[in-house]
Parts: sequence; structure tokens; C-alpha cells
Amino acid sequence: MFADGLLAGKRILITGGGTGLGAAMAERFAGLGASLVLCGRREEVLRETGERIAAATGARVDAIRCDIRDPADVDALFDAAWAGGPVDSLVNNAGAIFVARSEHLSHRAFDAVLATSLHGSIYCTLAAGKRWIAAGRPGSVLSILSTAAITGRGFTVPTVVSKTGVLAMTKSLAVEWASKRIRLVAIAPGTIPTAGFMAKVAAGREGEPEAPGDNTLERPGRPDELADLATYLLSPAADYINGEMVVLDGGRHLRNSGVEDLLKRSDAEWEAQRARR
Ligand SMILES: CCC/C=C/C(=O)SCCNC(=O)CCNC(=O)[C@H](O)C(C)(C)COP(=O)([O-])OP(=O)([O-])OC[C@H]1O[C@@H](n2cnc3c(N)ncnc32)[C@H](O)[C@@H]1OP(=O)([O-])[O-]
Ligand SMILES: NC(=O)C1=CN([C@@H]2O[C@H](COP(=O)(O)OP(=O)(O)OC[C@H]3O[C@@H](n4cnc5c(N)ncnc54)[C@H](OP(=O)(O)O)[C@@H]3O)[C@@H](O)[C@H]2O)C=CC1
Repeated sequence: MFADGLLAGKRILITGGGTGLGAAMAERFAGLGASLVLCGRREEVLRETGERIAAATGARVDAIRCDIRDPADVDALFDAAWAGGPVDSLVNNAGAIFVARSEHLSHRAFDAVLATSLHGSIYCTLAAGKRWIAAGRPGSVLSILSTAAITGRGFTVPTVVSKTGVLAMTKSLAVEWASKRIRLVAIAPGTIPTAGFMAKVAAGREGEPEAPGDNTLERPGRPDELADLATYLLSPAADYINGEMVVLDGGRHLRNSGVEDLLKRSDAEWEAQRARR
């Protein structure tokens, strides 16, 4: 689909790059010639993914453990990443979610999600932007958000607040940093049944993660489809796209926000889910 070597010479840092959508983007970028920095909290997972992609593509893949909730950890990540050559693009992919009734959330539950999905994405974006501006280099930031940033979504409020906040950051910095040649874009996926999605979002829910009729195309999305869009948005072909969030959901958000089954749940069903945690 893309020209060989489209991303040759580019160095791309992907948060949460060891699993799911992050790993799918990593594989695609490396196959098109990019060198990678993958980060996450689990060193073993990162190493395995990094080695697999390096063996398959011949790309340089640096796997660096980092908890993006910790600004000192983020600074150390970016220092280590830059030591291997300047980073050209950041992908804010790491995120956190759980499905729960909001009136049952403690402040610590809210903080657990915001710390990763909102604060962590901001720390990484600032760490990249400061370095690009100091070096007079261009850069691009791609954030993996959600259609919930458009529709809102009950029962996952901390995640939705985070995604909406990162969308606001994307639009705002797209304007503020345009003169520095830094571009910010986002993708809003619908349902893509990764292992993380199945464990955190689909667990305990009836039926398929995306049932026929949930979206206009009657199937869930695939990680490779997200990787294709991410490649386009980070490539020179998308140089004129700035501050935009592109939806990849088979038209689902035009039909529903994805919580119709949860609205029908009984107290007993919610209690059963809480007990399973
Ligand atoms: C919207 C778009 C679609 C998006 C899809 C995806 O993102 S797919 C990708 C999905 N991938 C991922 O999400 C991967 C990353 N996810 C993670 O690392 C974790 O799931 C986490 C950080 C979100 C929670 O970590 P953890 O469970 O280790 O949490 P902790 O032990 O640190 O506790 C902190 C506080 O949270 C509370 N609490 C926890 N669960 C629940 C609950 N179900 N109910 C209520 N509360 C809950 C817990 O009780 C505690 O409060 P307390 O009792 O002290 O007052
Ligand atoms: N799959 C889907 O349908 C949808 C996904 N998304 C978004 O796509 C992104 C990827 O999700 P997906 O691939 O499905 O699920 P995963 O659970 O596989 O992805 C989450 C990744 O983030 C990493 N991560 C979590 N917390 C931290 C942290 N504090 N510091 C560093 N890394 C962290 C995890 O690694 P580790 O645990 O080792 O730290 C993991 O690699 C998320 O932002 C998600 O919200 C949005 C809409 C739909």
C-alpha cells in the first residue's frame, strides 16, 4: 500500500509500543524503514516485541522501560531515546481504562486513569516539543484517542475525560507550535479487539465486542487498519493536516456511543463485575 522506505531515516517513539495497537504501528513503521523507540512499564513485553520486529524488518528498535505517569521517568526516556539519534515523531498510544459506574469510583480510581491517559500524554508531548524547539528541528505528534472524545461515553468517564483533554491539547498546540514546524494529529478508533480491549472493556459484557449492526460496516476494526492510517498521518503526504482527529470506526459513532448494553445492566450484574476485579 505504501512505497518501500516511506519512513526511512525517521525515528519514531511509541508509548505502549509493546502490545496491541502500539505494536501494530511499530511493526508497520519499521517495515517502511523507520527506527523505533518503544516504551511501556513491562520490560519483558517490550523486549519480546522489539526483538520480533527487529528480526522481521531489520529495523533498529530500542525498548526502554518507562512509566509515563512519572515526569522524571519520561525525561529519562526522552534523554535515552535522543542519545540514539533525534526522535522525529511521538505516538501517544499508552492509555488506561476500566468499565465502572462513576458513582462507585474513588478519587484514586479517577487518578489512576488520568495519570496515564491524560498527564502521561502531556508529559511525553512536552518532553518531545521542548527538545524539538531547542534543537530547531521539526516534529510530529500522533495521539490515539477515541470517538468518545466526540460523543462522550458513560461508564468509562476517566478515560473519556482524558481523551477529550488530549484532543484539546492537540488542537491547541497545533496552533501554538505550527511556527516551530511541529504538527499534532490524532486518530479516534472505534472498536479494535486487542487483548487489552478484550480484558478491560469487553470482559463481562454479553455478545461480540462489535456486534453486526453496531457500525455501518458490520465488523470490528483491525490493528493493521489503524497502522495504515497512522503511517499516512506521520508521512510527508499528511504535511498539510494539523490539529485534526481522524475517525476510524466503521461509522459507529454516527449510530451510538457504545454503552447501550451497559445502560440496561442491573445492579446485580454490576456487582458481579465489581466482584470479578
Ligand atoms: C473509551 C475508549 C475505548 C478505549 C479502549 C481502551 O483503552 S483498550 C486499552 C486498555 N488497556 C489498559 O487499560 C492498560 C492499562 N491499564 C492499567 O494499567 C490499569 O487497568 C489501570 C491503571 C487503569 C488500573 O490499574 P489497577 O487496577 O492496578 O488500579 P490500582 O490498583 O492502581 O488502583 C487504583 C484505583 O482504581 C480503582 N479501580 C481499579 N479498577 C477499578 C474498576 N474496575 N472499578 C472501579 N475502581 C477501580 C482501585 O480500586 C483503586 O482505587 P482505591 O481502591 O485505592 O480507592
Ligand atoms: N482497542 C480499541 O478498541 C481502542 C483503543 N484505544 C486506545 O488505543 C491505545 C492502545 O490500546 P490497545 O492497544 O487496545 O490496548 P493495550 O492494553 O494493549 O495498550 C495499552 C499500552 O499502554 C501501556 N501502558 C499503560 N500504562 C502505561 C504507563 N503508565 N506507562 C507506560 N505505558 C503504559 C501498556 O503497557 P504496560 O502495561 O507494559 O505499561 C500497553 O502496552 C490506548 O490509548 C487505548 O485507549 C482507543 C479506542 C479503542
